[in-house]
Amino acid sequence: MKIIADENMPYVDALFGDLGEIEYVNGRTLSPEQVNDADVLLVRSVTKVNAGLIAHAHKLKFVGSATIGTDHVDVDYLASRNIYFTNAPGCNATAVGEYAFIAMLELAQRFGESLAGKVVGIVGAGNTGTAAAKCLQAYGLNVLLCDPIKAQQGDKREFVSLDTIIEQADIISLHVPITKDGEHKTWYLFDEARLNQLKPNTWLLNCCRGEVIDNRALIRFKQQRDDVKLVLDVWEGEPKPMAELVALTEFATPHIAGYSLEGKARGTFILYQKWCELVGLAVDKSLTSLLPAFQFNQIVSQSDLTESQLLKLSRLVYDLRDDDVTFRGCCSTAAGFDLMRKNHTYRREYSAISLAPSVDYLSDDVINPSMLHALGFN
Ligand SMILES: NC(=O)c1ccc[n+]([C@@H]2O[C@H](COP(=O)([O-])OP(=O)(O)OC[C@H]3O[C@@H](n4cnc5c(N)ncnc54)[C@H](O)[C@@H]3O)[C@@H](O)[C@H]2O)c1
Ligand SMILES: O=C(O)[C@H](O)[C@H](O)COP(=O)(O)O
Repeated sequence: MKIIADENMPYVDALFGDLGEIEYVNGRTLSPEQVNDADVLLVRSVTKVNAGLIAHAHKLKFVGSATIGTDHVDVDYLASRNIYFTNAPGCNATAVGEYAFIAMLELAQRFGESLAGKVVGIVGAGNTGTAAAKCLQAYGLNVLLCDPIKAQQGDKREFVSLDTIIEQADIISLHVPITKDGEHKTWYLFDEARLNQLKPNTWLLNCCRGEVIDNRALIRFKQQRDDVKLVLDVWEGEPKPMAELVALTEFATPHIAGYSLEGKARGTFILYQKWCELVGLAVDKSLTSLLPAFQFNQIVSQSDLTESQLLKLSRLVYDLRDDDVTFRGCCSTAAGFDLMRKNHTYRREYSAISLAPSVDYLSDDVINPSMLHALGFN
């Protein structure tokens, strides 16, 4: 069996190695000739899987994308060819949630403000939005959720409108898929008019898809509104973001909000599970056995942790400042953008660190170990 896999997908050897012959490819430049004799195709978000790529791949029976988003895949075409398709829902949700939370801590520190006490609006309350909300609520923040689709589906959480978020939230974090049609389409959800409604000093974070914000309008807006602070992980026109926009952000990264080691491993593991299910094989490998121990695997937490200490602790798993600096040095070319993603040193999630048993659980200080557990520390 021939397995074609994106070279930037870890653990393919460990999980698929005994199932067939694996050929690693550059996902962005993958050509039809390279997939013609494939039985299994494992991709990430940079590969457009459509008739143009796989029309002549007559043996192809499985396409797996180790991502949450599916906008790069023509799922109708795959269905018409009877090719099984799966993505990896939720695989990197914790990574995105922690990225957003840590970015907010970084912004607070940079501007001498306190994150505690701010109201945060989450737009899109699915896997990544919920993961961000979990961190924010663990820290005691007031979180507003906007997700009209979930509300219509009967989700019991309390939802507000996007207008309410814009009026009331100090921070807005975007977590929607990119959709071009329908009542709730997200393409340019934040267009010029909506950007102009942002209240003074809003922090706006986008770690879903670049085109959820009209990037040209965002440049014009930000040039007039320096009070608004931006954290952007995703860009219109990736892998070539608009240089002017990068310069106007507080933190900028090349679509790596989901790049924790755990998130990447989960992505490949979900594809492995789905393949086993499809062909009736037993799942004989485990996710935890793939992950190495973390260098700071156990910490003793002080009960009087301040917000700036919480940020320092968070930087053990992810120092956003490093990625921001590296990105500004390489984002002027598409090759630089992709190379940074390829060489990204996987960060860890809070769960990689466990709290030593000596912590004082009875402390009633504002930030305490039970808050750290709720954030995701073990
Ligand atoms: N930057 C990254 O590395 C990264 C990582 C993972 C996912 N993503 C992107 O983030 C998106 C969201 O991921 P997820 O796992 O949370 O997906 P999800 O499907 O679990 O949740 C998305 C939520 O958005 C809601 N939604 C759709 N349209 C909306 C609208 N107009 N207003 C408000 N809510 C709306 C949906 O109802 C759903 O609950 C993915 O589709 C992907 O494009 C980016
Ligand atoms: O949709 C997703 O899951 C993310 O956008 C994904 O993490 C992007 O990373 P890539 O697949 O391009 O490596």
